[in-house]
Amino acid sequence: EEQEEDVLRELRLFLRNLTERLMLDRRFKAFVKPVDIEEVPDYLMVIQKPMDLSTLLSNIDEHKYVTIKEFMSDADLIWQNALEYNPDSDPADRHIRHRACALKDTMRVIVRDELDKDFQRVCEEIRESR
Ligand SMILES: COC(=O)[C@H](Cc1ccco1)c1ccncc1
Repeated sequence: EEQEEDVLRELRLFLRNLTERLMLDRRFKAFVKPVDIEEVPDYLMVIQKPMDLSTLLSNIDEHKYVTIKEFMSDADLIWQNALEYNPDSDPADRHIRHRACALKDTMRVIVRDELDKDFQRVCEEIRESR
């Protein structure tokens, strides 16, 4: 019904604002666009579900997410993939893993501090009703 669409519009506004703030953070530059398969030809042999901040933004606009949990499942792929594909002790791998951990923590803190718990529950009810 219309009231449900009002709720989902507000969720999309929150998710776009969160995603855009992450895209503007210099630490997360490597996470803004998909990993370039021409640059990294073995990437898809290691990573089954690539994800990046631009793809998240497109998914939001395509109404893919009805709850914060669904959004976070995709968003978590970004840092999980980075930890998985870059496991070595060399400085470049350690650097991207540090940024991946910063991305994980930053997302969770923003959601904890800025997304109302009752609003999250309303979104879950909408998902369960569909
Ligand atoms: C999320 O980005 C990545 O996983 C790539 C993988 C990669 C390896 C070589 C080129 O790109 C990355 C980018 C920047 N610094 C480290 C690794």
